[in-house]
Amino acid sequence: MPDGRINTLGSINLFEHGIFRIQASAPPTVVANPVANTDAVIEHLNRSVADLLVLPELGLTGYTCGDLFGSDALLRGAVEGLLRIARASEGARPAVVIGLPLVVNGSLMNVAAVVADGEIAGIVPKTFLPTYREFYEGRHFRGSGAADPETVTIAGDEIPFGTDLLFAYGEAVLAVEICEDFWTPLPPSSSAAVAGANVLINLSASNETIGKAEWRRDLVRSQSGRCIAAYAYVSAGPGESTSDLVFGGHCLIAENGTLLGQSRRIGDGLEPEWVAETSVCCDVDLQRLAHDRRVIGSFDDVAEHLELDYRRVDLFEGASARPVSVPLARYVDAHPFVPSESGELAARCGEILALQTAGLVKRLSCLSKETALAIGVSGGLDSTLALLVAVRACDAAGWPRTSIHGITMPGFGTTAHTRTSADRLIEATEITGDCIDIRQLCLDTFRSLEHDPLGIPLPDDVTVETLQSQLNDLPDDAADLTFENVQARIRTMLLMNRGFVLGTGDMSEQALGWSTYNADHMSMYNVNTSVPKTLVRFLVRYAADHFFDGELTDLLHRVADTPISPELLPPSSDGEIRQSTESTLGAYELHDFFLFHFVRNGFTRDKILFLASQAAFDETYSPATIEQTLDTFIKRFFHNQFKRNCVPDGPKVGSVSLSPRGDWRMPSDADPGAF
Ligand SMILES: Nc1ncnc2c1ncn2[C@@H]1O[C@H](COP(=O)(O)OP(=O)(O)OC[C@H]2O[C@@H]([n+]3cccc(C(=O)O)c3)[C@H](O)[C@@H]2O)[C@@H](O)[C@H]1O
Ligand SMILES: Nc1ncnc2c1ncn2[C@@H]1O[C@H](COP(=O)(O)OP(=O)(O)OP(=O)(O)O)[C@@H](O)[C@H]1O
Ligand SMILES: NC(=O)CC[C@H](N)C(=O)O
Repeated sequence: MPDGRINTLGSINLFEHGIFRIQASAPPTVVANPVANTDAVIEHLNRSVADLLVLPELGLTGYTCGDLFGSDALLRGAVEGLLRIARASEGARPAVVIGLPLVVNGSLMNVAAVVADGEIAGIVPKTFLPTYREFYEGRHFRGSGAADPETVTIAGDEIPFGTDLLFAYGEAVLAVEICEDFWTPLPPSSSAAVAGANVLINLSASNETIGKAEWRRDLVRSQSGRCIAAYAYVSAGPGESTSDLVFGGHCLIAENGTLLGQSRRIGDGLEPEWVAETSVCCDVDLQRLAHDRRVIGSFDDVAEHLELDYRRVDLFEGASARPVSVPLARYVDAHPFVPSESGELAARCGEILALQTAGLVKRLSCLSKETALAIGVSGGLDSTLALLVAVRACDAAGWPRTSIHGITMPGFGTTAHTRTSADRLIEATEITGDCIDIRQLCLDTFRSLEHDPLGIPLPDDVTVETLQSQLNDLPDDAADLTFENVQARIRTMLLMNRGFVLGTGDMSEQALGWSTYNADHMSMYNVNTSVPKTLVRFLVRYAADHFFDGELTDLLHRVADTPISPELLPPSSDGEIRQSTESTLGAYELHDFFLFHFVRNGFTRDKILFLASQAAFDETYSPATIEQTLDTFIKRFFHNQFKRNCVPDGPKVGSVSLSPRGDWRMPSDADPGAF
């Protein structure tokens, strides 16, 4: 959990939001003492607030009992321990999965027992026994095989038995495998996932050696991603025998390729005397998994290539009605597009800039070297980013930077601040610069259209200067769409007649339709097309620090600090930006949050509001503001698909993209009412 934030909840039924809480724990082990190990499990069970408690492989006896596994006393003790845990689980919150040795049809097997609400719900045997190097399980155990019974009898009860068991618990479908199973090329959890399991469980006893923790972490992450599932892994702890090996108690929980949490472990600097037990508890989001499984069609296609003959066992009838009143054990990132960790942010910015640049370099290869690359340089963030990408692309493609024609086009709303930035940017990047004051063209257009801009009549004696001074005296809330659109369209007309136009509009603007149709909405290639607004200033800062130096670096930092505004309405009388985009639309940090969860995860309005209530935004927003801004997002997102349906080519840089040719095909006339 980055920066240690845990958001507190009132009494909320997390199940309703698809949240399923998993605790993976390695309690202290007493080798060959099932009574002590059972006591430790029951103690964990009693204080767990999770829906699922996962404990280590052979945890009731210890993994390292060696030839003591031949002893009746040990084996009976393990079964008695299991029955005691089943009794203790009656009325308790979590389902428990614990490992033990069990005699099945006269052979000893290494199994996991699933226990819930007073019952042993099922027993899953280990499929692949490691018998190499430090492992010699083949000496004591038999692996699961075709002749296994469908049930085993424990204390007179017939318990479902087999590797074909799935355990249904609310929206969660659990499947269990045991340690070595997932270190093989074909882990049983893969086919269980295709058969419907979304919570994959691994009971393990995995000793620590140099580099193994990283390998283990990679496997857990990648198996969760490959299976579009949650993966909960727990390894035996340092209480295991150290005759030959040391066990670190590594517990990990991953979801769809992302590690949600991991425990400390011996070997990461944790001293043995500090280790009573290791544990990690995370909330996984089953709705997010369900969305990805629906979207990624190849997931279901695999089913055609497998024999999926699984049996389902129901745990906790009526589990979906179990509310909890505890902190959410899951970090909700307020800025899903902007990593909070500085190294990760830098890596992401570097990667995105490389993709944008490579996209444009390829496009340049189709053009004559005499082509002018026209870009409207406003001094704002988006056009600066596009300009920097163009400069990098020309440098990479061997085009002179003078091929880039950076044109400033001051209008009625342009402030001195952005204008100065624009002029200095053009100079410092050594591109071809030009400045066209668009105000006379706009005035002529208003007259041709017989349009009074912001209600100001235009008799023949009105000049650009007199109009500008009247505009400057307008109240702050003055609005006129035609006045804004005319300026944007004239700028685009001037650019289009100049050469190959580089687009500047970003993905968040496209989501909200915050552009003038067939004006800044259009270009020949848009390098910013899938860059979210909240990331733009970080990309500019990264480029400033890594690719440029001297005055340009300082200047780029100045641009990165500029407020976001289209500058189409006149500045206030003191020359400051009057029209802040965010005061009209709502904060971009909220819109980018909504965009991520709406498009990437397909979440409902309620789920997005719930997640927003858990996120630590930079600004403080009331619940009413968040709700209103979400309504604005949804309404604008639907109403502006017609603009997205004809956007220029441009590179996809992340999993969220709105290209109508690739990622997001939606009717332009869909109704937002149900969303
Ligand atoms: N447009 C954008 N601009 C900047 N950042 C963007 C972004 N879209 C997502 N991001 C960010 O990127 C990060 C990772 O996004 P997230 O949605 O969690 O991505 P995730 O599901 O973790 O996948 C990471 C990458 O691997 C790819 N993948 C994953 C799994 C399976 C397959 C497959 O082909 O089978 C491919 C996936 O397409 C994506 O490009 C997040 O922080 C997200 O906010
Ligand atoms: N004064 C200007 N001079 C030149 N081009 C401009 C000017 N104002 C706007 N543009 C062009 O129109 C695009 C869209 O402008 P707008 O101000 O609506 O949006 P923006 O997304 O805030 O862009 P930016 O961050 O580049 O200002 C800009 O990126 C730029 O290419
Ligand atoms: N208990 C096991 O199955 C251990 C084998 C596994 N490959 C490991 O080293 O962690």
